[in-house]
Amino acid sequence: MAHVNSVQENLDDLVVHLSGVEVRRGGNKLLADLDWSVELDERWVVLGPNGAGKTTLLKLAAAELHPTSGTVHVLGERLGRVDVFELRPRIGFTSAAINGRVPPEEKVRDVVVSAGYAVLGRWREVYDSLDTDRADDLLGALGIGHLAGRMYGTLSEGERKRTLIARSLMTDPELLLLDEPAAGLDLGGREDLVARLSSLALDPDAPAMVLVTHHVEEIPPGFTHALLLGEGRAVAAGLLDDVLTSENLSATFGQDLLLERSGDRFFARRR
Ligand SMILES: Nc1ncnc2c1ncn2[C@@H]1O[C@H](COP(=O)(O)OP(=O)(O)OP(=O)(O)O)[C@@H](O)[C@H]1O
Repeated sequence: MAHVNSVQENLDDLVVHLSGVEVRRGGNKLLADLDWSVELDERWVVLGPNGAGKTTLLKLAAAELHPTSGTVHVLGERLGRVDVFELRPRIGFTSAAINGRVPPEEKVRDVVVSAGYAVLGRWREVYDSLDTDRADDLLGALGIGHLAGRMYGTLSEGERKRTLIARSLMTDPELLLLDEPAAGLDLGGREDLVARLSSLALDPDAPAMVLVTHHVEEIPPGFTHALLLGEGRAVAAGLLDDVLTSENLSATFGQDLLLERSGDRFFARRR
């Protein structure tokens, strides 16, 4: 019994815990043999080639997908035994799929504030002023406070990404999941986003974070851990400084890659 209690206490400290996870679809193994844990104060980056299973992993952590086998705990709750509609408001999630679902005529402030009501699209009720104040604060913190009254469809890619990050923070989540937030941004937009995400990562009050990216250049300073995925399996996982090496990147991407570090940023190229 004491053993059972200690296992439960450990799970309570973990924001995400995967044990022996496999996800199969149409005969393909999207994820296999995956064990992975995220603790409260950790900020993880997930890297891997196209099709490695990164988005599938985020969907598990977002309680949007169940494993075919193995167990997934999110915020101490086991998927399959919890009402996901109660769990999801505790998780912030941004992805290209959410971007595509925002009506273009929606006001930027409403895109953010409606997260608190778990809806996308115009909400007929009047929002609580505390909520609209919080939405404005979040937009301000992401450097787009001046766009609160604009229609979402008129924003640039970078402004949309920042709007969706503000939306994902609206419910004060305990876990923040970011799927390729810098995709499609120009160099200035990427650098700006990396700096904003770095401030968030370094904020001790910010939620645990998992960031999926294709590029080591996009890893914001302050991120602490890395998971390298290849063909649905973990190639390496652990502290960023231990995991992010030329050898591990080369094994993950199947090419001879050279990883270089400049200050608190990373760069990679083929040798
Ligand atoms: N319903 C499905 N049936 C069969 N295969 C699927 C299904 N959904 C996803 N896959 C495959 O699973 C693999 C992992 O997909 P996933 O989107 O998780 O990869 P990813 O690492 O996020 O890729 P990318 O970097 O290209 O976004 C891909 O090869 C994809 O084609």
